[in-house]
Amino acid sequence: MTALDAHPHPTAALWAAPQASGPLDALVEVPGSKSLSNRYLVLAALADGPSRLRAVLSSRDTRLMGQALETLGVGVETGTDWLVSPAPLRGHVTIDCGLAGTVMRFLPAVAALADGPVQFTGDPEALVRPMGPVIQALRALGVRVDEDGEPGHLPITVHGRGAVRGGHVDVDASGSSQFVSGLLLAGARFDQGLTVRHTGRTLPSLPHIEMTVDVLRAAGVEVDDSRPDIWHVAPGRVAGRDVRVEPDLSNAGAFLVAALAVGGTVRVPGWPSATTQPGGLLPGILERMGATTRLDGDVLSVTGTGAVRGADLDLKPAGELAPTIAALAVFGDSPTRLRGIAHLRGHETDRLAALANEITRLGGQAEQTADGLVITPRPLTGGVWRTYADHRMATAGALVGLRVPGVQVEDVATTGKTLPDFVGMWQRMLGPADAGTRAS
Ligand SMILES: O=C(O)C1=C[C@@H](OP(=O)(O)O)[C@@H](O)[C@H](O)C1
Ligand SMILES: C=C(OP(=O)(O)O)C(=O)O
Repeated sequence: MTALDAHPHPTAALWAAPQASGPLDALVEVPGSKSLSNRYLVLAALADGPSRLRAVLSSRDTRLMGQALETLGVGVETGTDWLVSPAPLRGHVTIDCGLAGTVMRFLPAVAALADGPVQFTGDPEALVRPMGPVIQALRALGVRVDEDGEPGHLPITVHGRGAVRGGHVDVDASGSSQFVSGLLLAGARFDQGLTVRHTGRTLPSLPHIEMTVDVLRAAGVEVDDSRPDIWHVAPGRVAGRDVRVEPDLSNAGAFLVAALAVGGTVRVPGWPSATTQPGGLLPGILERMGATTRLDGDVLSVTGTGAVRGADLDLKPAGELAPTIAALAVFGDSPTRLRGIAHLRGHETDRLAALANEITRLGGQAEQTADGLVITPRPLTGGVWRTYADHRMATAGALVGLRVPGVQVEDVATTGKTLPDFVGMWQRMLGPADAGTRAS
């Protein structure tokens, strides 16, 4: 793998978001989950034998994770399957996190096991994402961490010493569930294991912590999550695995929502019957907003009429769905309130501000609240939809463009963070009838 593989290809180019010419009828195959891919990669690197990871997402975030692990000395062979060969973790290296929360929050605890300093850096937008709780937790565990820039943010240097004692640590994870997940993933390799207690007032994205617990257990690690806000990982071996990654249900969201926005049916194969992905909540959310959904075997179908119902939704467990749901809400028959997502201000961009800005600029009405957004449907007009280096802002713009003529999405290439073929998939979903409307 070369550094270029994970490098973004940003462009100020505008993409003319295609309008749908009629009801949809599409089968959309969605690549692997970012969150599962990057968890499996981390655990494979910490395992006591090689792993074969099938259907890994190949996108900027997963390539950055693969490269980071390679930089630490782990063997990572990408291809149809990704093969990971653990090795002693080496320090005196620098890791580029790009804009990937999973890389910047999952790897510092791993780096503490390396044999020297590991510097973490990232995109300019990454340097404002919160890192304080990761830094404080590692320090509380006896690991030296230097803040090389603004306190509480990248760049940081973790001084690995080959081993971490472990024990108990308190973390305020109200800003991101990834603070907890990152500690738990490495915890089995600490001498005493690790107990993490969340001390904040609210905890977003609990399904993502459950995902962490799930993948740890599947790798043979003993985890006790029987008490609220406390997780204990016993010290022990992490098993190498042969595992298949589920499709990314959050990425599927934009396509499923399209059926509701313009009418028709979108089907996604490979939908798991049970999952820890927050995208598993999509069928219920979309039904509340007017869809009918059904699961035939592993094919999820979402059917809409083009009529969208406004809804009051607590998205705390599934904040990464918010941009997609906000884009749908602009077409509602009544206002939509999205709650429980104050932490979105620390995502790829301040998503509450970004969504409110862009909806408002196209003539819509969207107000930020303390912990979310209220979107009041109004007729929209075309214009530039800015994306702020945020892949989900780009897909939200594409959704708005399905019904609003003249929407131009800035830097659609930012979708490469988790879905490099987004534009091709979107055009295939719309079918050949819409191909002519799509000059860029
Ligand atoms: O652990 C993970 O894989 C993720 C956790 C969530 O982060 P937050 O808790 O910061 O929202 C989610 O939004 C992100 O896309 C992926
Ligand atoms: C918040 C997200 O990403 P990250 O993993 O970078 O936090 C996201 O993909 O919506």
